[in-house]
Amino acid sequence: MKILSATQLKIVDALTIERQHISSIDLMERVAKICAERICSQYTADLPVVVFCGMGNNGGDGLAIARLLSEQNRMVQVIVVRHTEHFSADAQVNFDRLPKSLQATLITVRSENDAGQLHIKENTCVIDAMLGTGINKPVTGILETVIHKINSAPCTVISIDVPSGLMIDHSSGELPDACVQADLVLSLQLPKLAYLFPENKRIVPHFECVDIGLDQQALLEQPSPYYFAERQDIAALLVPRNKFSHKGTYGHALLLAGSSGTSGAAVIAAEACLRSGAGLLTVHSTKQTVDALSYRLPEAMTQTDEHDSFITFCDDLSSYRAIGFGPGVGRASETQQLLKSVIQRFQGRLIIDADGLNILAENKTWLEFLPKDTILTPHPKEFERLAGPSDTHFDRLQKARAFATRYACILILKDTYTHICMPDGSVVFNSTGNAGLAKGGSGDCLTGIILGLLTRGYPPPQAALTGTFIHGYTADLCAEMMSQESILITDVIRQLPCAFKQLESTNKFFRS
Ligand SMILES: NC(=O)C1=CN([C@@H]2O[C@H](COP(=O)(O)OP(=O)(O)OC[C@H]3O[C@@H](n4cnc5c(N)ncnc54)[C@H](O)[C@@H]3O)[C@@H](O)[C@H]2O)[C@@H](O)CC1
Ligand SMILES: [K+]
Repeated sequence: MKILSATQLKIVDALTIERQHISSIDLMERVAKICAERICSQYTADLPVVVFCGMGNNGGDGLAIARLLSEQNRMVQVIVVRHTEHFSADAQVNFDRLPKSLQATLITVRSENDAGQLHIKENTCVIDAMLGTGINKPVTGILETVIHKINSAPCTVISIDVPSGLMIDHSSGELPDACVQADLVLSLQLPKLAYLFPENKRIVPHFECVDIGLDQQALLEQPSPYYFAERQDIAALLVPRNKFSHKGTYGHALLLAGSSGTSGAAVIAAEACLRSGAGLLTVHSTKQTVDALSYRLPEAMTQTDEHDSFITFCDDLSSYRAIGFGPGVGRASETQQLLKSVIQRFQGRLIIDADGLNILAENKTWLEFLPKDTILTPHPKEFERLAGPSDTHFDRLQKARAFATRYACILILKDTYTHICMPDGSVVFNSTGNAGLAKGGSGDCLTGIILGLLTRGYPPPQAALTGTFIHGYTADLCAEMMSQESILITDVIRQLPCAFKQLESTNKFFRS
């Protein structure tokens, strides 16, 4: 799905109203109904709910949610924070629709004094509907005081659409002074760009997109470089194996990996590759790695390098559909020359990771000669070595986009929401994965999966998207069964067949 700006969301909102022949107040009612259902499903009826409402349409959502929750016999208290003189038209309608019981207990915050006297009880669910996408400046005054009250109260907070106080279209790299720290954000229809940056994890630890039925055509019409990959997007990219096929159909991969003491990186990448569809795999490595592989992974073919400690030379590349270079290779000058020769000679699909990226960082002129659509998979530190430091995560994202465009490569910048930057300037944020992956070997596994998909015949953009998604998805499956603390990357590889199977089950081409 796309990620749109606040201005674009307003346009889509208006087009939805026009094309679905509904009034704005009916759209607000739809939003409120969906949010109220989600809140009811999350919390039992004995938990008191306090709804903080602003004066704009976000506040209008809150007022309608309060009414719907009280119709479900929930204990509801409404607090209106009068940060402007008048309600928006739809918020006014929903204010007037409040049942008498809610009007009787309504609290209005008009002054700092009112805000200071607020008391939020323990074990309450706070619904934050003060400011949404309409925020136009940093929050001050009574809103700021109320926000600090909410943040210091021992309660659970659900923000409607946006944590009040957060600007959604970019990130300054610092938390705003006054911003609600939500436990959960119910983001209307689409995620917001700011939710994907690490500096905002305290205010948006979790978000869920709630489908409010905005006009699909209007969403398509809005241009955006930013996308968020979800399960159905990736499942649709999967291609079944052909009944009339043989191992040659699915290509031959070459993995250039391993050096003295890092055989494991090669073994991990090799196994992940073979579990991701490649017909054949040859691993070119040191004798120690080749010995480990023949014991651990008999399905892989091997070539032993002349040198005992690192890889130096690989003869004929013509029979390979895809090459993976990097896991555990080290940075010996002969290994550097091997990468140079691969870049110069190889016409197929190429993925470069780990020390391969560090070698590129030391030889930046080689970047100009990367085969088109080469996939690079840096973590933030490796990216910094390649492209220099960035002040904020937003700056880093823009740098990564420019890098992918300049070198016509696909840059997978690994992070919580890994950014997959395409040569055309677009970025897909990955939605899977967990902190159990923050361990050595994780990147080798990703490289192996993507190498397998490239070899199998997926075009590089699809291999990058699918590989990144399934890597995180498999770790999420593992995290359902075991603690994130204990997950080993070999556990993830072992679950790859189940992960592929689950994704295939939602693709119609696998069901016949
Ligand atoms: N786009 C959509 O799909 C839909 C959006 N709806 C809701 O509408 C919201 C957007 O509504 P609005 O555009 O009315 O905007 P908001 O409700 O976010 O707030 C706008 C009001 O706050 C004031 N304001 C802005 N920044 C302020 C600040 N820092 N301090 C004090 N006051 C400030 C503005 O002057 C204006 O009066 C969304 O977040 C969502 O909750 C839904 O009701 C309907 C569907
Ligand atoms: K809000």
